[in-house]
Formats: sequence, structure tokens, C-alpha cells
Amino acid sequence: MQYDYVIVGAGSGGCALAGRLAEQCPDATIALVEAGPHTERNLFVNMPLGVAAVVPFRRKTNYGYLTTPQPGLGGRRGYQPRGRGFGGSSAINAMVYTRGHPLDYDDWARLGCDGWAFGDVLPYFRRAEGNERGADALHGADGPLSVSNLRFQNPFSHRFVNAAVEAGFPRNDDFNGPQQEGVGFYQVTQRDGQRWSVARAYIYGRARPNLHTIADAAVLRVVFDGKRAKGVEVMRGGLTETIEARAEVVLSAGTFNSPQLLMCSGIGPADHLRALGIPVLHDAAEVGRNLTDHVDFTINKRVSSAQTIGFSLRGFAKMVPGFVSYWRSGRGMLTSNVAEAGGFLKSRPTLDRPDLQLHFCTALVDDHNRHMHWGHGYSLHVCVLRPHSRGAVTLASSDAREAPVIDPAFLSDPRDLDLLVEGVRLSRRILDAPSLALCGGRELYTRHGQTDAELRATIAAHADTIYHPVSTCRMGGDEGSVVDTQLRVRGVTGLRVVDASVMPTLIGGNTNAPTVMIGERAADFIAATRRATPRQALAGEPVRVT
Ligand SMILES: Cc1cc2nc3c(=O)[nH]c(=O)nc-3n(C[C@H](O)[C@H](O)[C@H](O)COP(=O)(O)OP(=O)(O)OC[C@H]3O[C@@H](n4cnc5c(N)ncnc54)[C@H](O)[C@@H]3O)c2cc1C
Repeated sequence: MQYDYVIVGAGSGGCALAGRLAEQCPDATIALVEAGPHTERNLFVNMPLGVAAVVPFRRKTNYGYLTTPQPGLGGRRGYQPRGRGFGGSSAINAMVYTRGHPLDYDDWARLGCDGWAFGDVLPYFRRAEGNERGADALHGADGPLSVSNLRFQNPFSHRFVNAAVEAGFPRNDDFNGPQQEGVGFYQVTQRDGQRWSVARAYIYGRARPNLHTIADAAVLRVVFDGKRAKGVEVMRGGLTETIEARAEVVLSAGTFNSPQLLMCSGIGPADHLRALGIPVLHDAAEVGRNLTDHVDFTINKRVSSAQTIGFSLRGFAKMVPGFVSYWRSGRGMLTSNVAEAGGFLKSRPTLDRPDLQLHFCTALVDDHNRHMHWGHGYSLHVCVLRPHSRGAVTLASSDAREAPVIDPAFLSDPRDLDLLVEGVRLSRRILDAPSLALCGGRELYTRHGQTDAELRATIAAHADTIYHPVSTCRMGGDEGSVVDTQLRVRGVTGLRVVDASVMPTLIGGNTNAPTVMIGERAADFIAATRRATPRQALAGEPVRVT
């Protein structure tokens, strides 16, 4: 099989790129190759509350990775769910639509990523966004990624927002508006009460004859002609085949699997590759390095009210009308994303932007919902927005179908634990404010009056990811970076990386929308390269992409 472009991975970055590129280059053929299944008809993916079922377990649509034992977490292995199938992680995520702080992108530009300051990326956020609130200077209304207000808001989420205001935090109804700081309800990537994964947004329901989707096909490595990428080797239905790319190969396999595929293809730290018997094509020390993720701690509180989602006879009884309402009109409790409300706080008022994020969940979400409890409750997550700890992704095997070794090195930099302690103390102010305090309840692992040392031990025993790993194929203007500022892999030609792994630093917010923005920008880069490429090269001769 031969195409002009072969995109590996139909996640947030890959779907946005494939859909937009197909539209911009109608004369180009594109293959979007995905290891997992199609998700168009998957009830647990489409129904927002299905998030509670798809995240906790390794399954066909979730890699359910484990990290290496984390010294900062008392030696525990962290859990890293990652979407598998069309939509990638956007098919299993919590649908929260935030972009990070404008200054985060200005930082990218300052670090050498010319053309990636907030003013440069805002048009791409707007182009992607289909916000039901309408367009303004910061928002788009006509883009494919539907952004909606929640159709169902649990009374406890309202209590959380009221309590936070009582505790002195500002109310914010638009975290992507002129000010990020404050507390309120999140907007979500949903349309008509359905999850709007990036596959739904850019791929499904759009007839594009030049875009060919290939499901259940695991890419094993990139194939090269000298140093020029010319296709990918794929395992499908037990058979290995090569899909050729006349113009470019793009890796959009995500923060764990894009560096894995680069290394399996001979691009990475030479010593590590040699140790696994992989011939070195290009010695790139930073492939897999700089892994950064939002480390998060949750205060779980059990309450007697059955208004939150929980396991009880009253809870089960509510599910039946909930299902009917969802089925008939796309409304009701099953359209909840669980993490309905939250906010961005500053640990010190003098900071130029918030350094902590809250997610308020209307259920007892303990250990990614892997530890289930009988009864009802709520959970207040707090995470460190710009952690200093840096981890790495390395190979366990030269076979890309095996899980890579994931070491986020959580809390290896003591500043992250110090800030998380601050975050828990700020969160407690909200829990103690009248609107929530009057509901009573009992905390599962934390308690009032804990000393600093006790709180640090509790954090080490329970903290983990809130699912935003980035930076393992860092973009930069410097030679040490894995990709340049047009996302081209350094040291070879005809190969780009387009997903969350290229972020030079972790932005202060949720990472789906920024990854879609990266996919949108990449489509422009690739279309511009195509326009600049001589016609005869497009007709069959190898295309030299500079
Ligand atoms: C549980 C969870 C909750 C989250 N909640 C939110 C949220 O509420 N809001 C938000 O903004 N962000 C959230 N995120 C983060 C966000 O969804 C991700 O940052 C984003 O989807 C990453 O996009 P990506 O393109 O980098 O990778 P992914 O979307 O993960 O896509 C990678 C794709 O590549 C495929 N692939 C991998 N290896 C291969 C191979 N060898 N061959 C072929 N295909 C391959 C995978 O199967 C996958 O489909 C959450 C993530 C998770 C896991």
C-alpha cells in the first residue's frame, strides 16, 4: 500500500492532523493507522459517564500502563491509562476543555520555539473550537471540536463552587477567557450530551475520499531509505506488511509510544538502542527524556447523601431513569463527566499565574476508581501545574507491541511535594467552608490537624498522575531537541512527531485541547511543505522534505 502521508496513531494529535490535512490537500492520499479499534459505536466511549468504566481497567480501548516503582510515592507503581483506538486518549478522558495559561506558550517561544507564543497558537485553538457559547476574541464557534456547558450539574458541584467562593477564591465561568484564576464549572468536549472525542470531531461522519483509516494495526517501526523515512512496518491480523509514504511519515502515537517508536526505528540514545540490539540510525539523546506529568493528590470524602454517584441501592435506582433520559434526549446524570467543576489557584498571590489546579469529582474516585467503595462521597483533586520533576520513557524490548518502561519520577524534585502540601491546605479551606462543611462526611485518608510530616506521608501513599504526560519528544530551536519548531525529527528527513510528546514544557491545564492545536498547526506546516514541493517529486520520485 502506498500513500502520500502515513500518520501513526489516531489520538488527539493524529485525528486533528489527518482530518485537517485531508481537507487542505484534497490531491494527497493519507493513511491514518491505529493500533486499536474504531470507537464510533462504543457506548462506554460515547456516553460521558462511561469514563468511570473505561479508565480504571486495561482493556481494548485502554493500554492501562503501569510505571516503574516510584520512590517519591513510597515505592508504588503509578497507573497510566492511555486511550487505544480512534480518538486515542480523547476517547477515554474526562472531557475537560482547558488550554493552559497564555504565559505557558510565551514560555515556549522564550525557550526557542519561534512561532509558538500565545499570539501564534491562539488562531489554531479558535480554528479547532466549536464552542456553543459562540465566538469572541479568545474562542471559536465553528471548529470541529465541540465545546459545551455540562448538561447535568450535580448539586455537590454547586456546593463545591459556592464553598470555594466562601473560602475567598474568585468565581470564574470561563477558564479559557481573559483570566484563568478562579473556581467554577468546566466546559466539556461534548455535543448533545455525547462525548466529542477528537475522532468524532475530525474523522467520523465526514466523507473524505483521500483519507483512509486503518484500525487494529500496530506499527512496529518506521522504515527508512538511508535517512529518509519511506513508510512504516505494521502488524495487522497476525501479518507484517509495509505501508509506504511518498511524502512523509508522522508519528502521533502519544507521549509514551511516539518515543518508543522512534527508538524501535533506531532514533534515540545510542547506548540504550545498542543494548537492545537496535541498529542506530541517529543518536538522539533526548528521545524519551524530559517526561513531565501533573502529579495529583485527592481528598476523598464519604457522605451520607446519595446525590453523588455511588454504589448503593438508592444509587442503582437512580441509574434507571438516568439511562432513559440519556437515551431519549442526551440529558441527565449519564452526561456528567464526573469532574464537573474545579479551578486554578495561586499558592502565593504574587505569582503571575495559577500554579495549582482543582478537579471536583462527584464520586468517591479512589486510586483512579480502581479501589471501589460501597456508598457515596466526593473527591477533590489538586495537582501541581508546572512540576519540576522530570522522568523518562525507555524501551523494555525492541518490539513496539510491548509496553515501554515509564518512569515519571514523581516528586523526585522536593519543590513538587512542597507545593502539593500547599495545595492540600488550600483545598481544605474549601472543604471547611459552610456550603460543603454543612454536608458533613468523613475523609478516607486525610484528616484535620495533620502535621506537615503526616500529610507528606499521606501524599506519598496516595498521589499519582492526573493524566497529562508530555515532552518526551521535546520541540525546540536547539540541536538537542528531538523535533524542530515545525515538528520535523532532527537527524532524518520525511518524519515528524505530532502529539503531546512534542510540548517543550507542560502547560498549566488539561492537555487535550493543546494537543489538538498542535495537530492543527502541523496540518498547516505539512500543507505548506507540499505546496513548496516540485510537482514531479509528488508524482513518484522520493520527496525531499527539508
Ligand atoms: C484518563 C484520562 C483523562 C484525561 N482527562 C483529560 C481531560 O479531561 N481534559 C483534557 O484536556 N485532557 C485530558 N486527558 C489528556 C488528553 O486526553 C491527552 O493529553 C491527549 O489525548 C493526548 O493526545 P495524543 O495525541 O498525544 O495521544 P493519544 O490521544 O493517547 O493518542 C495516541 C494514539 O496512538 C496509538 N498508538 C500508540 N502506539 C501505536 C502503534 N505502535 N501503532 C499504531 N497506533 C499506535 C494509540 O492507540 C492512540 O490511539 C486525559 C487523559 C487520560 C488518559
